[in-house]
Amino acid sequence: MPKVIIAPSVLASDLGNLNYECRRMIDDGADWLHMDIMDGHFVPNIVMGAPILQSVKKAVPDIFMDCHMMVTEPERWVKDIAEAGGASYTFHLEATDDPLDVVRLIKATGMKASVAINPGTPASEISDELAEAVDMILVMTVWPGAGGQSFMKELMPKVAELRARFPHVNIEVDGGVAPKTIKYCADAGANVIVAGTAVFRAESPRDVIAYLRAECTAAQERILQERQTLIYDPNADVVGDDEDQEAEERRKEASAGRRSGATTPVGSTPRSYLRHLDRRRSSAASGKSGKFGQLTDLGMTLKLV
Ligand SMILES: O=C(CO)[C@H](O)[C@H](O)COP(=O)(O)O
Repeated sequence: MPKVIIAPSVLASDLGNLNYECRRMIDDGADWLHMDIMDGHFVPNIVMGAPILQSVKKAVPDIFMDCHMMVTEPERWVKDIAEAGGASYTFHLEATDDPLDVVRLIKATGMKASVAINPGTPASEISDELAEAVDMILVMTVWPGAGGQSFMKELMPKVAELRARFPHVNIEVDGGVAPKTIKYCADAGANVIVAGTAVFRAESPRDVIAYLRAECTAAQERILQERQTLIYDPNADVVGDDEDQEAEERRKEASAGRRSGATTPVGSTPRSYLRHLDRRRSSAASGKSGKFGQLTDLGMTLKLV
């Protein structure tokens, strides 16, 4: 599974001392700094642009700036952000009709390319072709535009679904992620963790960063130990384990909790996502439901190895 990366979101920092705040986070163990760029159109707020990033890069040369572009014209800012020292450029799928073209523009500058989806956008909107073209997929766990919002646990099935489909792509979560909510993200398979308020406002950011990393690392070890690494195999049959108590509970939770953009049950892990597919396949085969047909129509088969 991809490496665990902790990226404090500077939105919660003391923006008047941004250089110092970024240095402080790197010294406390952060891998990346998550830079929120808002244009006042895609989201109702305006927060920083390329000149500020350039100033940070000059003062903190070893920084990896993970630039989250909450903007309506993502292609417009690619060159400026690259010249300012941006290392990764995340655009919103909702902001473009041609995501592959935006990826091409980003990659031409040498930056890593990443695509974000809002809470209302299903994971199925990320095509295989797009996922193969990007370095990372960002699943927003709040509506973008402001820090300090409540984590939307009901969106974890999207993370599990994407992790099941793309075992080797970085999957980032952003919004309300904190020591209290990290387990949901880690169990679903997220490996790039953005946290603003929980880290910058902590008494010990170092401890919080270490905790978030430890939780993700432990979840990844669990997933590997339980042979939950998911391999996409176009020739394989779907293989699922017997139903167990956990799966039953997840199904009950799911029937009570399907919400905006969630396409699979609440509480999903990559493993339970595959079980979910398997159940849908069995139902379809027995004539109880035609839903799985949509997946077979796409030629999708998945197996646990
Ligand atoms: O993209 C964002 C908001 O649009 C922020 O990065 C996000 O909300 C992080 O802040 P917090 O951890 O305080 O919720």
